[in-house]
Amino acid sequence: MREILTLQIGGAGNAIGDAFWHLISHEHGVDYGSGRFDGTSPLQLDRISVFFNATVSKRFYARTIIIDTEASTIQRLSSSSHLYRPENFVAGSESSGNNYARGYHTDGAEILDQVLESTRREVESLDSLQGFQLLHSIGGGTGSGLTSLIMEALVEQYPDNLLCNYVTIPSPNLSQVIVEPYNALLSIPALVNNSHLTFCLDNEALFQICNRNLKIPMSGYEHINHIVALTMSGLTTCLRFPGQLNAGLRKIYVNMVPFPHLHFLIPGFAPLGSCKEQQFSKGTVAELVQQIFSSNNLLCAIDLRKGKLLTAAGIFRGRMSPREVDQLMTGVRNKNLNNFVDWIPNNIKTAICDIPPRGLKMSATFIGNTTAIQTLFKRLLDLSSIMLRRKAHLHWYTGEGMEEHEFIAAQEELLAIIDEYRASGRDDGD
Ligand SMILES: COc1ccc(-c2[nH]nc3c2-c2cc(OC)c(OC)c(OC)c2CC3)cc1
Repeated sequence: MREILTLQIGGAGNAIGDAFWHLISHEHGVDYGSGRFDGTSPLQLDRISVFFNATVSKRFYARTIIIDTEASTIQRLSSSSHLYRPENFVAGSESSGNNYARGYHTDGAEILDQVLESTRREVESLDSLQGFQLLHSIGGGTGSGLTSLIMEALVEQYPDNLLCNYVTIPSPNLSQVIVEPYNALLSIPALVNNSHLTFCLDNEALFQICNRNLKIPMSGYEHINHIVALTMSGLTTCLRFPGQLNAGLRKIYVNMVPFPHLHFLIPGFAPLGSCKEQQFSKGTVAELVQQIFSSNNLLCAIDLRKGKLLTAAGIFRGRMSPREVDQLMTGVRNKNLNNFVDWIPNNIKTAICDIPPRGLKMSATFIGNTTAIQTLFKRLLDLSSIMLRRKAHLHWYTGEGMEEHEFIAAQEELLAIIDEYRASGRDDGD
């Protein structure tokens, strides 16, 4: 079976990871606390080995390496569930202090060998590894710096395997640390050059969804992490359950990414409405299609109408008419041709799985590879430039051995990816 190994890195990466494992263990009939299978359908076991390992006592554990430079996260997870294998915990002795340089050069570097040793042990037990999924933020020091270091090592040691990143991106309106734009900026070169698929999870959009869509008065990270887990469950549906697509990470890469660097994907999910709105919802496929193409349901604060879709995918779950789904999705493309590039034919794909997510009769998950992603990159460029012009807070990085030219080089990479996406949005004859 084509297995995927997860590496969940840093505080945010482990919070997202725990929410993801909580959700999909239930979908696969695995008890989150004990790892025992108490499912009701053979479909839950059919492709369970893509993300889970089975023990000799027929229990299941999450195939994941739990990584943090500080021990608190590790201690919390290790006491919360038997889904996490003790040998797969890798903790440092000191936090990366919200500093990319400490994540990449000092505190993170100290645990890199342990991370790679745990990774190697898991990989050697597998039948046929298809790739890695890395869960992390780029606003903190561990998620940005240590993850960049790990990605370089994985690309070198496993050159034939895909790297799929789920990346939370800091928001200036919800910033916890003033240097988050520096950490995110410094993460760009590794994401551009070493990731094959980068799913962008923008805290700005996620908090807006909690407040605007879900009407949660005091939204917190537990709400955000649940939205991310729901979306990740949708994005991995075709990998985890049998269906008409012979699904693998490479297939989604080949079909969604027209050029190697243009792999920054915007997820969306529907329904994302308050309980009250859900009561009045018609619960139709047409409603789901309308919502997943609405910027209000995207997990990035961008406007699809301000760019062109290079490629798009929709994953529908629940009992519904495939014919209706295809007609509605094709209809969206035909009515909005100007929002799709004309040089990639058939650039929208639909998949259906009749197993709905927990608590919903139907759901839709969207993936957009859109030139509108430039908005996100420009936000990052502007926020880092404001400080860089004055060399503000650089000493926290130069004091750990970094140099100013590394920031300039990262900004040049950011400008280059913005230009690549801009050029890709031009239609033939533009
Ligand atoms: C934009 O045009 C296309 C996009 C994808 C594909 C494709 N081909 N083969 C597969 C897939 C594929 C499609 C998926 O969603 C529709 C998918 O779930 C994320 C998904 O699972 C990861 C897959 C993998 C299997 C075809 C055209």
